Amino acid sequence: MAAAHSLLRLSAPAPASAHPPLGAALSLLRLLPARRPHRLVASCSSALPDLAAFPNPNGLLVAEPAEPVTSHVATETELRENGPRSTRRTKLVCTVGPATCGPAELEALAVGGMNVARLNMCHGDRDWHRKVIDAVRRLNEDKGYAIAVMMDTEGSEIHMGDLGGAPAAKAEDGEIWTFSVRSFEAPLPELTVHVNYEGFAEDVRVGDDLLVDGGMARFEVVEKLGPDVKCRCTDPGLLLPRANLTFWRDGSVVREKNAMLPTITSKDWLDIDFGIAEGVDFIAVSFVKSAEVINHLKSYIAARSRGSDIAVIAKIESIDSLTNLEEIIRASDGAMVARGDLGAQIPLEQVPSIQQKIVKLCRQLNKPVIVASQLLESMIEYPIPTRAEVADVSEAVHQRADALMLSGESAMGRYPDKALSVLSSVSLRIERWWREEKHHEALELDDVSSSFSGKISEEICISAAKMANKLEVDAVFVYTKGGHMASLLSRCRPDCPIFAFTNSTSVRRRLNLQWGLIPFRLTFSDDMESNLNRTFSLLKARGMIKSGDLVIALSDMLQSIQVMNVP
Ligand SMILES: Nc1ncnc2c1ncn2[C@@H]1O[C@H](COP(=O)(O)OP(=O)(O)OP(=O)(O)O)[C@@H](O)[C@H]1O
Ligand SMILES: CC(=O)C(=O)O
Ligand SMILES: [K+]
Ligand SMILES: [Mg+2]
Repeated sequence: MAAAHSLLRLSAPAPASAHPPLGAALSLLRLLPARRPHRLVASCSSALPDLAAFPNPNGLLVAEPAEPVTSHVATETELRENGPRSTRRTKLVCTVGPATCGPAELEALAVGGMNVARLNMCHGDRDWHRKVIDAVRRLNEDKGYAIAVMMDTEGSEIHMGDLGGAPAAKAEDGEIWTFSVRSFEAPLPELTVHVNYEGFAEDVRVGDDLLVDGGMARFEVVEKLGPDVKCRCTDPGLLLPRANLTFWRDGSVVREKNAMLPTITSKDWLDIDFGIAEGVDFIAVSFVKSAEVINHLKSYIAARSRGSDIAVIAKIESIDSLTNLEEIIRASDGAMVARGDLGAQIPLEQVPSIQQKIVKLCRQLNKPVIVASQLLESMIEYPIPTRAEVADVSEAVHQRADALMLSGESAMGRYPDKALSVLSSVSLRIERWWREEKHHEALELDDVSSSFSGKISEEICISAAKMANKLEVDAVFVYTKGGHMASLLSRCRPDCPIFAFTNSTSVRRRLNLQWGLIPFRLTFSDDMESNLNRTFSLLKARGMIKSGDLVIALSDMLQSIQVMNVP
């Protein structure tokens, strides 16, 4: 029986030593790739603004050369794979687009702390996406990063066509535009847009409001003529290619036959095959409406890609998903609060409370959650964010979301690196504030596990997190084969870094999305003593821990907790 193996061992701990900021800074600097010193200085000071208070006589932070690792080749390979780390707990997802798809731009995002690169299959062809995936993999292999790749499906909500190649069209107040399900040869007739959804002309009624991109432009339906719907512009604005369309009646979005649109289209299935073949780490499913589609995709992936383990993330952005929220999240490996489309399907003022509810529910159910869209929207054009944007980012960090996501800011904005550095520095600042105020008392967490041994793991993690906070330990070490124990620990949001060791490269990359985890791939044995000694010397060699540090170690093989000082 599993309980027989449970073990609580407390070796007499020395008082926990506080991290001197400079020591922490130098430790972090040692982790960065040694080959690009000038770049590192800049990125480090932006990622850790508080460290800038400790300049050398030249006014710059200087990284000490990495300590040589005295171990055999396999360990060195593992070390290279493990890459540079920061102690930021909140993870960062960047959408890659034309502004960031080049190797140098991608590397700048990696240096800036990107944990996951997101590819939006609404844009670009497969060749383009393949090149980006290759470039990310090269960064991981050559430079020691552990960036995961997330593919985001297109889905099939109603949207406009591509404007016959025009970059945008301006709709003026009072103009009568034709929204038509007919296809046109380019150039389109004047004041005409194509709509992708066949049932559109049947579903709308005269008097409905038609919103482009959630209200960037607004029309009123004035007449229906077969496949054509005539609309008067009531809020002038810019129409962008493939802009999303919603129609509203009596204050709510209308879901008629379009509620039957497939969540995963035939094009999405081809993209998913492509994602499986390319070995992406996450597939984010757009406009999820029910748990069934998630289960269906998960069994498809399991049948297609034996061995490799792609996580399925449910994007919560459809009004239909809100009625099945818990079921959807339970079926998924994580969720995204996709506020862009969500805000076009429900009144905007409802988005913040729904965000909070989803973040909390995900934590209850032990699923990672990403808060996405418009976090720093103004930085698409400007080098600094608005104060309101900073407050929004702070709120998401405060809610203890696992990850924050950049969209247009990194895909096509003018300041992708600056936007990423704002996410990073705001996260660090809010997390520190939280620590100083000792806000880390645990949320009352309900059981997630149904099995007895699962419950034991859960209790071990809750106890370990409590001890970590009370004893102010320097780090928690968790040895976990499938990653589950690491995620249970992350769920408790303990007040210290969590070093997670797993045998599997794909588990390691997946853990990258979860709050506070610093995942390593390491071939470990059932002998905890030897695992501990190996990982201690590994991390000491990289300056991530030092002799005397107080740490807690957990293992899902022994289901044990140990408290000790690093020798
Ligand atoms: N691969 C790409 N190629 C060209 N442009 C891109 C690409 N990816 C993103 N973009 C641009 O960045 C903008 C924002 O990107 P993002 O992918 O986050 O869009 P979104 O509309 O928020 O997401 P979704 O389509 O999933 O709702 C897009 O509207 C598009 O203009
Ligand atoms: C990210 C996304 O799909 C949205 O916010 O709509
Ligand atoms: K998408
Ligand atoms: Mg969306």
